[in-house]
Amino acid sequence: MGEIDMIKTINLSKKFSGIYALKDINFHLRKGEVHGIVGANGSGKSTFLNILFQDLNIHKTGGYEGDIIYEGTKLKINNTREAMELGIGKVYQEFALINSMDIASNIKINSPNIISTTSVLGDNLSYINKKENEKEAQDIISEFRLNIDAKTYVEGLMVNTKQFIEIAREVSNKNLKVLLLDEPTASLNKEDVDIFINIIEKLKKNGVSIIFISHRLDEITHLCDRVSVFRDGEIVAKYSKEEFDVEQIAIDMIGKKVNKALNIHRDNKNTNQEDILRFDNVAILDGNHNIKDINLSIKRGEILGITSLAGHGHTSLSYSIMGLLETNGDIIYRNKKLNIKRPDKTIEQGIVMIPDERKERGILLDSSVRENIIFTSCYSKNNFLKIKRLKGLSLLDFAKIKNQVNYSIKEFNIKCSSPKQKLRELSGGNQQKICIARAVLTYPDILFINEPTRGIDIYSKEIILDSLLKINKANETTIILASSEIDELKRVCDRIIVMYEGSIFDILSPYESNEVFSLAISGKRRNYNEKN
Ligand SMILES: Nc1ncnc2c1ncn2[C@@H]1O[C@H](COP(=O)(O)OP(=O)(O)OP(=O)(O)O)[C@@H](O)[C@H]1O
Repeated sequence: MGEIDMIKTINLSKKFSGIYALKDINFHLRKGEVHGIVGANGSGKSTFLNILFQDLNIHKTGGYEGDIIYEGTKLKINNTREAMELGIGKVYQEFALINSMDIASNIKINSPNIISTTSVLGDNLSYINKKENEKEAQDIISEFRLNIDAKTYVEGLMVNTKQFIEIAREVSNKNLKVLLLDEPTASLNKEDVDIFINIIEKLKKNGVSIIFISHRLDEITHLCDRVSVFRDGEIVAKYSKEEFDVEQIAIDMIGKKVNKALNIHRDNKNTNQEDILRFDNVAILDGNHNIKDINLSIKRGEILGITSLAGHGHTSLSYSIMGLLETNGDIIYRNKKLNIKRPDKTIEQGIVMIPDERKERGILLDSSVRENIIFTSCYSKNNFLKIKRLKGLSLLDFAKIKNQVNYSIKEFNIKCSSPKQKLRELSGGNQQKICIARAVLTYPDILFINEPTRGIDIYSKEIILDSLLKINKANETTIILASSEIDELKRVCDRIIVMYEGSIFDILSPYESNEVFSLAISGKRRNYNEKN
C-alpha cells in the first residue's frame, strides 16, 4: 500500500435544507488501501460517498462546500458519468440494478463491449457485442463463486445474488481505480461475506483503492487498513490497523457504551400457553424456490426465530401469511383456518408483517415520518380517530398523533429533522426503524419481522431488540423473527427454526453453540446433542 492519496477532501461539507449533514470532512484515501467508514444511522456516511461519486441528488439539493482532490488534481466534475470516466465506481446501499434485464447486461451496463462497423451513409454505426458481454460477465460471476447463468433475468433473484451482481458491475470496469462500497455486506450471510472478502483482497492487490461502509465492526477491523469514525456529520476519530479496538470504535460512534438486549426470562415461559398459530402441511412457492412440508405450532407469547441461508426459506412464511406468495395447505390462527387471500383482514385480526425489502414493500417514500408511523394503525385498526366507530368518516385526532409520533421518534432513536420530513430524505437505517415503529404501534397479536437489524447501527440494533422484548412481555405478542444473524436470534428467541432447501431442517434451543447452528444451516447435521 502506498502513501499516495487517491482522494483527499478538504473541509468537505454538505447541507440539506440548511442543516449540516456533513461538516468539514478532511479525509485521505491512499492508493491501494481499504478504508473503513463507520458511524451511527444518519451520521453522514452515505452522503459522503454520494458526494465523492457526484450523485445527482447531491447536486439537486444545492451541491457541497469544500474541495475534492483526485490523484493530486482538484476535481471539477458534477455528475456520476464523469466520476465513472475517472475510474470511480460505487455500489449503492439500495440496489441500482435493472430487473427487466439479464445479469450480463446489468454487469456490463457501464462498460459494454462495442463492435464498430464502417460508416453507413456518413454515420459510424456501432453495436453492443452481446456474446462478449455474456462471456465476460460469466467469467466474473464464476470468479465470485456464483452458480448462475449470466443470461438469467435479475427479477426474482435472491438479495445476496443481486448484491454480488452490483459488485461485479464495478469490478468489470477495467478502468476502476476507486471503489465506493455503501454497506455491501448488509444482506450477505457469513459464507457470502467470505466470498466478498476474497473479492476485495484481489481488488486491493490490483491497486484499487476502496472505501467500505459497514455496521459490522468485525468486518471493518478484518478488511480495512484504516478506519474513520463519523458522528453527527463529523469525523471524530481515525485509526490505523495496529490501533483497532472494536470497543473503542463503538464508543466513538455512539458516544457511550452499548448494552446488549437479552431475553433473560425465557426458560419454559411458554410451555403452558395455547397454540396461537399452526401451519399444517404448508407448501409455498417463493420465486424459484419451493418451500414444503411445513408443520409447525407456535405458542401465544413465544418469540420464535427462523434462520437459513439466503434462498432456503427463512422469510417465506411471513410473505405467505400476508397473501404475497402462492400457498397450499392450512394456516390455522386461533383454531380457525386463516384466509390468506385477504391480507387486510389478516392485519385487522392482529397479524402484522415487516418485510425485509423495505423500499419495495415497507415504506411510503414520499410521505412524512408522521404518516409512515401511524399509517397501518390508523387505517387497519381505526386508531387515532376522534370517533373510532365512524371509521373513515371520523376526523383524525391530531393531538394524539403528535404525542405518539414524538414518542416513537424518541423510543426508536429515529434521526429526522421533524415529523414532517419525507421518508425519502432519511438515512437507510432510520427508514428501517420507522417500519418497526409503525408495526409495533398496531399492537399486533402476532408480529412477523424479517431481518429487523439489517443496516442498523450497533446502538439502534439493541433498541430494536429491546423493544421487541418489551412488546412481547407487555402484551404477550407472539413474535416470529426471521434473521440471518444467529447472535441476535440466540439473544432474544425461545426456539430457533433452521430451514434448509425449503424445509424445516432443525429446531434448536438458543443455548446451542454456533457450531451446531452452522452445521444445521448448511444442512450437514441435525441437533448435535441428540445425535451424539
Ligand atoms: N435528500 C435529503 N434531504 C434531506 N436530508 C437528507 C437527504 N439525504 C440525507 N439527508 C440527511 O442527511 C443525514 C445523513 O444521512 P446519511 O444517509 O448520509 O446517513 P448514514 O450515515 O449513511 O446512515 P445509515 O447508516 O442509516 O445509512 C441524515 O440526517 C439524513 O436525514
